[in-house]
Amino acid sequence: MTEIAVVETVASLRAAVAGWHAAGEKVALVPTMGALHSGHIALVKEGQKHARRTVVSIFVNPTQFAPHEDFKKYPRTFDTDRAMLEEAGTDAIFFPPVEAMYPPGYATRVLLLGPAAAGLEDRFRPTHFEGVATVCCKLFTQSRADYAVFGEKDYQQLKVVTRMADDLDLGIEIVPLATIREADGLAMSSRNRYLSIEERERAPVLHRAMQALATRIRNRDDLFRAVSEAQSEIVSAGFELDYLEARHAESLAPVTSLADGPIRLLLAARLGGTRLIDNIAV
Ligand SMILES: Nc1ncnc2c1ncn2[C@@H]1O[C@H](COP(=O)(O)OP(=O)(O)OP(=O)(O)O)[C@@H](O)[C@H]1O
Ligand SMILES: CC(C)(CO)[C@@H](O)C(=O)[O-]
Ligand code: BAL
Repeated sequence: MTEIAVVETVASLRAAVAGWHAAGEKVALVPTMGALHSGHIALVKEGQKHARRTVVSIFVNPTQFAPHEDFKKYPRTFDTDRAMLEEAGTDAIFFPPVEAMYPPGYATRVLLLGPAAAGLEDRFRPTHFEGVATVCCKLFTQSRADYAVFGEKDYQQLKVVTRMADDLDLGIEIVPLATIREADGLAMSSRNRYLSIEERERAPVLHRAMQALATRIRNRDDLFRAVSEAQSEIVSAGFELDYLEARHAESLAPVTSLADGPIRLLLAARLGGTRLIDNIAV
């Protein structure tokens, strides 16, 4: 196994990618915040289907966290991450310090409309997508990668980043990957490690409730009633529900029936101190 390259500066990232491009090789970027799990490795494997070379960025991006959120306590597990990526055959890790991404005097943000203002995550994390889009725009232009792979687990984020890459002609193709789940249905997530044993046992309720709701909608139950009963079920199971909504799978606009087009169910719920998000297609 060849030792994976760890690059910390934009100049060395660009030099690596330029070398691959000069050799006629395509490059896929997998943006992450580290604390990797099998979902992230699946993104790498998807990248490898599209491109000869893959780069994984590990950067806990401060601009997407609100002051009260978990930026400081977000798990940082670089040595384990590096071993997992080496095993997966990733070519390089981009691991910039905060000052390399946001040097003194940094003053630019990406302003978003459309999917970023759908009234889902943005209602509870009003500055979140501005931070995500800003860092992703930087990562795309820094790396000059041909592809960037994103998980459907963060469905609204996927739509926001796809829209941005298109709107700003960033010359990168956004590749989506379906959510990777634990055997009991819980969507894999770095934040799952915050759950206590008892909370971890309860967490799959979310996926089960969404699956049952999707079945009811497919069977043409009244959508409004089915959604509100699923919401009540989740709250009765001890979650604080930020939202559970049926939306148009592409535009993220609210829907009132199956006739409104392909439907995606999206939710965010808190269990103890942990905020979980998930979504499924109907
Ligand atoms: N279970 C999963 N299946 C597919 N993709 C995933 C999964 N979990 C995360 N990803 C994707 O990995 C990329 C990096 O996400 P991130 O590093 O925030 O991991 P995370 O597990 O989502 O962490 P967090 O718990 O902070 O939300 C994103 O594109 C995200 O959608
Ligand atoms: C895309 C991302 C790496 C940007 O910081 C982050 O939002 C994430 O991990 O999903
Ligand atoms: N996976 C999304 C990153 C965040 O919650 O900040």
